Amino acid sequence: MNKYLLVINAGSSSIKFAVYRWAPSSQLIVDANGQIDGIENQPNFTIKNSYGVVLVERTLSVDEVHDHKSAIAVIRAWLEEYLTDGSLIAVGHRVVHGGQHYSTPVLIDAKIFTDLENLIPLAPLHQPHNLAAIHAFQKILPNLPHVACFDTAFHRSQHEIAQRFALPRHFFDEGVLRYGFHGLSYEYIVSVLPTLDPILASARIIVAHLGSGASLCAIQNGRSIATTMGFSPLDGLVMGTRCGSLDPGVLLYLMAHHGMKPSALEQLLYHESGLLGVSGISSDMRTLLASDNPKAKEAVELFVYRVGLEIGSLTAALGGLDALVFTAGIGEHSAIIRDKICGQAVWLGLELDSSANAAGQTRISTPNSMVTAWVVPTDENRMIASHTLAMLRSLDESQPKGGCC
Ligand SMILES: Nc1ncnc2c1ncn2[C@@H]1O[C@H](COP(=O)(O)OP(=O)(O)O)[C@@H](O)[C@H]1O
Ligand SMILES: CC(=O)OP(=O)(O)O
Ligand SMILES: [Mg+2]
Repeated sequence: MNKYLLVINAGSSSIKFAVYRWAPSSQLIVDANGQIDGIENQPNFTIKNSYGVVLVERTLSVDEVHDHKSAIAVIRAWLEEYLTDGSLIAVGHRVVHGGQHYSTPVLIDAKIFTDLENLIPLAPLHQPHNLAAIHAFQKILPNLPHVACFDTAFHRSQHEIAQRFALPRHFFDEGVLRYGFHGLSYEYIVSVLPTLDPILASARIIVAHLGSGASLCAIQNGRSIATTMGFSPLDGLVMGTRCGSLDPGVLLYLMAHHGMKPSALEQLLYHESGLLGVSGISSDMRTLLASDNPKAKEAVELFVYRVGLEIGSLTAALGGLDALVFTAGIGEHSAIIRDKICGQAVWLGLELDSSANAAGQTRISTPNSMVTAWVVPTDENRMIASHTLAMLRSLDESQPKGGCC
């Protein structure tokens, strides 16, 4: 009988999942990788096996999937049919916010679950979906270890100065600080870069994770030095529906002159801003790039402009730049956006190889470029799977011999 690990990555607009086969003598082998994306919009269910062969590809009706809960039910039904030659031994979950206390993966128990629930106000677009997935899968798989892997953990290595706001000190002590997100994605990219070029192991790198949520991370010697998201996943870049950096004076104005309460501000800043708010058309970069509407063009230009500014800011944090890496939905798939962003980084000595970029090659800078540019598909799931396996091993070491792993 095969042993499998299940990975669940519940994002703001999608639930990605993966099934990994594990044998003690071998690496984790991805068996199936799937997702339901376009939740609440136009849900689509796709699953591929390790050879890229499509196992499932279908548009889901609104009756079948209209929110994260119904999407989980569809995934569960598929798993029950699929896992006939073995069984699951653990479930690894992406959890966006680990707060101050969770800086490494943890085995989820009732106390930890409550602690993570208390962080919902800090990531209302993600944490509830992450926890709903944990709750649902713990219910159907109650005897398995469920491991939480945090987006915030990778950034805890930052210097305290990079984590501080210029607020009175007691707010920092209370947990009002820059946490940073997309850490599992950055951790994965860091693990891959030296295989592309050994120099990248110690280079000064900016990774641009550009998806529905978007952030940049300055990395040196494999460690996070600074990042554009802060206390919440609202800060930094323009995103699908999130505003990114905003002068706090705007919030004071909206409260004083529009009578906006916290719940109305949350709705505005998380759901109605970003590409959607500026274009008035869509939060999806594909739709905006295909549109001739000047507002769509302006939203795209603002997205690119702000990435350009933040590249400058993170380059200052690194004291220079050796490499720029694109990843996530937009970063991996949109040659036009990469072209525009690299155009903003010419002053740093980055010279784009346009044909390599258009062809979707891994290295997209010219041989003479002082700053190299790369496209590296992220794999948060694999990172979660390997953390989950490490947790199983540590549990096994703490058990009398003869345990399951
Ligand atoms: N070919 C493409 N061109 C431009 N944007 C794309 C393309 N493919 C995907 N995207 C963008 O990627 C986004 C999703 O990125 P992803 O990293 O999967 O998001 P998340 O994990 O945050 O849900 C979509 O909203 C879409 O805007
Ligand atoms: C933290 C975050 O923004 O995640 P996502 O990109 O999945 O929305
Ligand atoms: Mg994501």
